[in-house]
Amino acid sequence: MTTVEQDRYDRRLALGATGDLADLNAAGIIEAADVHVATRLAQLVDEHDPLVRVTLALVVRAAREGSTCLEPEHAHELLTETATGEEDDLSVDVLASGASPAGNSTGDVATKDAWTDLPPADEWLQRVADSALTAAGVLRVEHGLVYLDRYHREEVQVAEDLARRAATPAPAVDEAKLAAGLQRVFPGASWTEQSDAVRTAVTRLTTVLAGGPGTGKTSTVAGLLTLLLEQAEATGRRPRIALAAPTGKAAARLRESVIESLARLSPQDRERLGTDIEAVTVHRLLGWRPDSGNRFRRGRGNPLPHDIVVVDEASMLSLTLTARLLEALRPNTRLLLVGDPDQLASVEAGAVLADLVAGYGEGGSPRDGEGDALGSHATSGWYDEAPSKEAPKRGSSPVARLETSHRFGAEIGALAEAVRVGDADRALSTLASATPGGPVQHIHVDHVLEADEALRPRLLEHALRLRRLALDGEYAAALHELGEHRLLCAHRDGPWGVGPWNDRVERWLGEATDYHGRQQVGRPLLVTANDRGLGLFNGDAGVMSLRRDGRVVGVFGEPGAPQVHAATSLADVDTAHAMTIHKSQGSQATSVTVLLPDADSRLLTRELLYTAITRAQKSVLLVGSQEAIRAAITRRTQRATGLRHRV
Ligand SMILES: Nc1ncnc2c1ncn2[C@@H]1O[C@H](COP(=O)(O)OP(=O)(O)OP(=O)(O)O)[C@@H](O)[C@H]1O
Repeated sequence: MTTVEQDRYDRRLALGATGDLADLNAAGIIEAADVHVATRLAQLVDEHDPLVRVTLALVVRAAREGSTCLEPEHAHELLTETATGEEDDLSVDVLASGASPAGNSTGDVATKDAWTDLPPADEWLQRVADSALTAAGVLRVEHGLVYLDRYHREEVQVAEDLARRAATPAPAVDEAKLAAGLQRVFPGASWTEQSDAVRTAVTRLTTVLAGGPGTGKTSTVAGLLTLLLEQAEATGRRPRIALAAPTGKAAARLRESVIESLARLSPQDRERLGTDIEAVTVHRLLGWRPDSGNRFRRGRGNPLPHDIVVVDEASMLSLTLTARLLEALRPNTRLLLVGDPDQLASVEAGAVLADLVAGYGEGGSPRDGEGDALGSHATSGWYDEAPSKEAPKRGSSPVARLETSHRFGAEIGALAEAVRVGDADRALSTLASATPGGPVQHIHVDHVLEADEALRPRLLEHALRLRRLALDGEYAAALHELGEHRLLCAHRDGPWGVGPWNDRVERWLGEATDYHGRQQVGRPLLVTANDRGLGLFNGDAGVMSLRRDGRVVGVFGEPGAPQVHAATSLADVDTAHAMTIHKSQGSQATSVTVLLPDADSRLLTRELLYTAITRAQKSVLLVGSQEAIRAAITRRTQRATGLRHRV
């Protein structure tokens, strides 16, 4: 457990905090933001129970870390861990009794033994359910989980919208035409998975198309759209189709991949789909509103006009965005959610895709305890199990799984699969037996200085090539080079983080050339905030280049269609010799180098390593200790959500 150092300038410390919240803050369990929100809300509704105040702070913390709710068991674990940890200034025995000791207005006394006496989960939940914060609608207790009202409402809404859509019949299909179409678009045994997936999708309004990289998801999307367009020909009305993804980069990739997959279709099918294919971000599809980050122009009163909506990279959809998307669909609009449920979940709260795959795939609806306000404890509410790889057991499941990868060489595929299923021994032996210079490599290093030495030639060579092309104003070639290699880190800061590695590459460049850091030609860029004026989106990649007139410009987009902006107009861009694995989601590079932090890093999880490895198209190099690889594969993302139990 990391403790916030007693540095009064540490931004994680809430300086004005008192009582249990201050103690938990000092122990590094909650951050200043959690303290402020909990203190303010508790004051507003006159919440006196210290247990409930602490619960609120932990629920706020949980949401900040990506959970939509708090499991009492986890809260207990956190608090107990703190009590038995190295900190000895913690004080929450009042939590056990709910009493405020006389003479202490904040209700706190320092005896850490009391941590182990926290009330049993049922009692705890009951106290939260009976609290002023719950009466005021700030907290909600359901299914043995504690929610902030907003996430509870959104989970319920998503589940209800999905249930309503499941109960609405999809437009009838001409079976004979469909059968002939499937044979034409997906000929032979090798396309059976895709053909089955399309069969699942045509009979439903909502389909979840789940599969790892290169399993043919886009080919399935293209095939499905062609066949739906063919079906609609009899009506004389062409369906309106929207292609979208959570990020601009992912949307651009979706568009490109759909265009690529047209190549294998017959001329007639290609013509059906047309080539004027556009893909946009989900935010753009729903219509940005300047006054709100979470509300859009499209909604129940002003739904999207489309008949078919496809969202790729759906693992990056947060609960909130999913709620907004579902409410913006007309009742009979088809929705296809496409993605890899084993990747990292959204940055914001929720693990929607994994929840839908696990919830529908496990076939457990309604689950035990449904309808009971407190319910049985959702111990499986943790996103701590691999989403079921089995085909959905229920005939009614809208999940179609693609299993076979058609893109990766066998070695990257084998490594990714070993990581995905949590087999550390297999992953390490795949790495140990990898062909030297082949698509999968591991450099074992115990210290970052060893990595420095080992990686310098590889990273510098790429940076120099990029700089040469940028200096020559070869925009397309520079953007292409950008996609040739990516250095991925788990952390932003620290010895294995993006910051120091960006500095390193800059220093090496400085030693090798007349390059002088920022704003200089050849600097790879990562957009960090949406700029609708420039048409740049968070996560877009680019490179500083030299224009013919000698001005420095930022070049973004795809090699075939570079977007050029004056360097001075670029406000929110970071240097991207290295980037975080989180930021790399939704994009790929020909070869990828992954820096693994020390084994005890909390960020190092199976989902993180899997996401990093699957960014590589041709080769991946893991740099770090074997212990770090084993730790990553063993540690699961811990996200508490209730959606999988509601669908
Ligand atoms: N059943 C199949 N038989 C042969 N080749 C296939 C099959 N399915 C897909 N492919 C080929 O594999 C490659 C990857 O397919 P596709 O782009 O559809 O996968 P994907 O799952 O969308 O990949 P990603 O989302 O990771 O980019 C394409 O070249 C495609 O033509």
